[in-house]
Amino acid sequence: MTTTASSSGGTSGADGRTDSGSGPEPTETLELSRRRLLGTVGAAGAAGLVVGAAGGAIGVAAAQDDPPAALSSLGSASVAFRDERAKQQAGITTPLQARGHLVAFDLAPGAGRKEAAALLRRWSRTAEELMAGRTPAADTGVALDAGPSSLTVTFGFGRTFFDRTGLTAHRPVQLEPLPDFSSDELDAGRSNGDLWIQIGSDDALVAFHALRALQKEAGSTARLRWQMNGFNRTPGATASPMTARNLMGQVDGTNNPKPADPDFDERIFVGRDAGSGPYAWMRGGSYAVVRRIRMLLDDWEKQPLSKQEKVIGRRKADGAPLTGGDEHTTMDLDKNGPDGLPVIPADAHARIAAPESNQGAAMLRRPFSFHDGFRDDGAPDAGLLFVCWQADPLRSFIPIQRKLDRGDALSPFLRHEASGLFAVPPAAVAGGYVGQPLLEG
Ligand SMILES: C=CC1=C(C)c2cc3[nH]c(cc4nc(cc5[nH]c(cc1n2)c(C)c5CCC(=O)O)C(CCC(=O)O)=C4C)c(C)c3C=C
Ligand SMILES: [Fe+2]
Repeated sequence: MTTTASSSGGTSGADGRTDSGSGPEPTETLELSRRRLLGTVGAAGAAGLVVGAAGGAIGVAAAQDDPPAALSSLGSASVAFRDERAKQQAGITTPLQARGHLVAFDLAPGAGRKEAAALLRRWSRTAEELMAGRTPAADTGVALDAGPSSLTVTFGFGRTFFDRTGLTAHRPVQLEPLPDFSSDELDAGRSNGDLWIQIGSDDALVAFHALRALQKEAGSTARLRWQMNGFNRTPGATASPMTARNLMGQVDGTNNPKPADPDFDERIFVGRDAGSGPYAWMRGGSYAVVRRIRMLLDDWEKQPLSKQEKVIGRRKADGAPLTGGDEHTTMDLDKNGPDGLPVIPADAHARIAAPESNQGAAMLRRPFSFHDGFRDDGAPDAGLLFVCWQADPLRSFIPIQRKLDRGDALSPFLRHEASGLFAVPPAAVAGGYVGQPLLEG
């Protein structure tokens, strides 16, 4: 039997973390034996698999002599390196993957624009091959048996890249260093960098394989500066697709901008503002802010549920606002309780960060959780690799983080330990590489 499935994100359609909307989406054609379909229908359901009329009849034991099983829907899903419908690189509006690596490189002494261009060409070619599920020659074999597993590889440039390549005149003002925030405890060695790569996949071996291939290709041109490893829930682990939870147990991502919103592109991607001058290379790109945020879980977990919910302004069980309704009901920021106080407290995280409280400013949050073992005091070294995407960090991340820094009830339970800001150019054109208009312009 042949079943065509379009896993358009495994989508709940409403949270922006499980629904890619207009962005590059995994598409797949599955050759499923009856036995395989029986074995994968749970995961396939989560991936939005549409089984035709014949599917209803499948419930009987499969024949023993079926051909070898095809890949599951999870492994066979692939994301296009460039997508005709979207200008942006994959990995921004792509549904969250189960595994992520964030890595930064610095150009080696002596490496300049020419070497950087050659590296981006190598990296782009490899990323395209791997995302399509093809294995390069002389490969390590780590991902040999797996499909592309929704692999995405996304490339960005840090502030220092431009001086090292003689391209300072093309550096947008958006890459000015982020201001200091009072709650920062940043480790410079794990912050910033000339080049940044975000790797995501629903399979840990596929993700590692891509990381290793790209690191080897850096050769003598660039050296690894820092690496962070993260994870999210595996697609299919919940009965139906739903917004992710973070390690505090909260439903996190509910009020993300949605690709279907009329102002989504304007908020998340660089548009006409880039002009036709020195920054035109960023048109269709986006800015990524990366923060390693450790959660003080020992303290957090001691708080009663009612306090935890007031800190965010939403119910822990289902993410609904404290003013009522379900997860996707709009927060009523004006509603007072019988005590005359706002039901969603003045210092609630969601209130302070909401576009309504920030002249409409918004960002697309697409984080990974992390757990790097335990600290000397026994506390988990765990939290959120917060990654947010926006057309302009000067109008989104910076003012919102300033406000959170001043009065967010969540802040006492967080430590910002590393930070990065990267310009992520649009996708490569066919036959080209990411950043080519900058490096060859
Ligand atoms: C500067 C930006 C933000 C940082 C840093 C940040 C850290 C952070 N957030 C949570 C948990 C939640 N955040 C939620 C909403 C939310 N957070 C931000 C921004 C930052 N968060 C925004 C813009 C919003 C949306 C607000 C709105 O429009 O309602 C929520 C509520 C559910 C949701 O909408 O996602 C949770 C939960 C953690 C744990 C954290 C650092 C570790
Ligand atoms: Fe938040």
